Amino acid sequence: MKRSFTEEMIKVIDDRFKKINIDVSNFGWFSCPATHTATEKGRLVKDELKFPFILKSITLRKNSRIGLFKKNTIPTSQRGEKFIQEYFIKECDAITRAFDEIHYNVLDVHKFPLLDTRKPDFVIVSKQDPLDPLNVVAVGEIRVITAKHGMFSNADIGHATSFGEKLLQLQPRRPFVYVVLTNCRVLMLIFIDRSGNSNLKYQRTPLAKLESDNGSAAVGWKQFVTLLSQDPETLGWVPSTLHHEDKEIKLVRSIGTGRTSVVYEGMYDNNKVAVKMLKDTKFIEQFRWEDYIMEKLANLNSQNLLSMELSHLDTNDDGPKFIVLSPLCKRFKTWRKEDISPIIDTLRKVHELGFIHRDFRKWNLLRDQDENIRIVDWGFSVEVNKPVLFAGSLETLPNEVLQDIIDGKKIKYTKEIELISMVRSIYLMVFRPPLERIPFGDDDIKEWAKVYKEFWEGHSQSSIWSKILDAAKQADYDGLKSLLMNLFL
Ligand SMILES: Nc1ncnc2c1ncn2[C@@H]1O[C@H](COP(=O)(O)OP(=O)(O)OP(=O)(O)O)[C@@H](O)[C@H]1O
Repeated sequence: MKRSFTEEMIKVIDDRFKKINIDVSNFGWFSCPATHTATEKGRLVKDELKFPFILKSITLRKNSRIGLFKKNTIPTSQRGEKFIQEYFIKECDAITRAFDEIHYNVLDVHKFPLLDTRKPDFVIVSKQDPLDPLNVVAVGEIRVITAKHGMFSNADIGHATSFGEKLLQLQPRRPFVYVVLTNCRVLMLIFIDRSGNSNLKYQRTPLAKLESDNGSAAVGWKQFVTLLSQDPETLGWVPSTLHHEDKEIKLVRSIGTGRTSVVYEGMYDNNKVAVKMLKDTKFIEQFRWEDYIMEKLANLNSQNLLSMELSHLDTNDDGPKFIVLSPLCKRFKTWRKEDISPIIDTLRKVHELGFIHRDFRKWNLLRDQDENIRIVDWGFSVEVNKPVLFAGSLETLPNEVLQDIIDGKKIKYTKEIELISMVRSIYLMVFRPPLERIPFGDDDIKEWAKVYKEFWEGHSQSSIWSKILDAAKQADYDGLKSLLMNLFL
């Protein structure tokens, strides 16, 4: 195992500036036996990567603190990752302030799920850009190295890599991403390259020393500063635009993530739109179905549905698959009396057209700029009365249907079922009773159907809710409208 370190040469150019010459020909590094690491996609990160940039000379102002990661200032691993994390960000602040060549901030994001549901410890974002997944240039993770391993464990490398994989998913046009894995004493760069739609190639650099023993910069530090001195495109970032035939859609920021898609605010034809981008090609059929249904629903010319501006779902091309919807809406927060009529009328027209939404719930209702309510996400919709397996919203189904799910039977989605689901979701939104939600990834639908059946056996039993449910059971759209509107009097 090679363990030599090269000292950097710091020359004082004049009394105002220092110049750090980074000597690439004689860099020191740790190297470790290759370890096989499984990432989120179950791939191995074992191929070695030579540090990909030429270490360059960097000028810095005299007396400025440059965040050298001095050995005796780094919190020990016994103090825990939290302190190491805080220390890392402080040193990065000093680095990004000290060097004119660096146009990034290194931001601590470990407390919130910036990348969909994932929380990397830090991200590298251009100084002028707001914090948004679309603007993340590189990601990083801080992990403690245990004496047992003497190296980042396979789990650590896999964990860090998964953030890079997620970033590639959220920035669908970028070709590659770098992930920094560090414990403040050493660092590793993980490179994830996308050569096809889901074909990722992984490489990692040998561990390089980041900490400084004697006030001079270590090789890993030079690498880190060099990385931060690259322009965003060199680090794999690309401006977020999508193309379909001769049309261009600019992605502005991410606004939501669903099970199958990431949704962005976009600009298309000088209008604000929502761009719904497929997370994985395994969901393509659901997207195609939504595309098909949206085309059908366009005939209704409804103020309470979205319009499909265009769709790009060609699996022969490697690029992102997406649909562009308008208008761009805001979140739906509370029910208003004037929402009842348009919602019921829209459902009636959709039912007459021969379809059931099947996923009627708060999250699939939005409000447009004119305060119209819009029913979105038609990916789970089905033809009326067609027996199918359960999908979509479970917690608001009628008790008999929940029983069918418990018994493993197919469900014939009728308009009555949809109206009961609507009533129950209004009930949940209005009263907000404590009701457990199915944790993401829990497929034990039968068990959850039992939980919800039991819940409804004890709720919405008052005479007014019984009347409302009766109207839904009889598909009495008009009766339902007036009963629900009376709730707001
Ligand atoms: N037109 C729009 N304007 C603003 N935000 C939107 C728009 N369309 C969708 N969104 C946002 O994106 C989120 C996800 O959208 P949608 O439900 O269509 O995706 P999905 O992947 O099919 O979700 P799931 O299958 O989990 O229900 C919505 O909850 C909403 O926050």
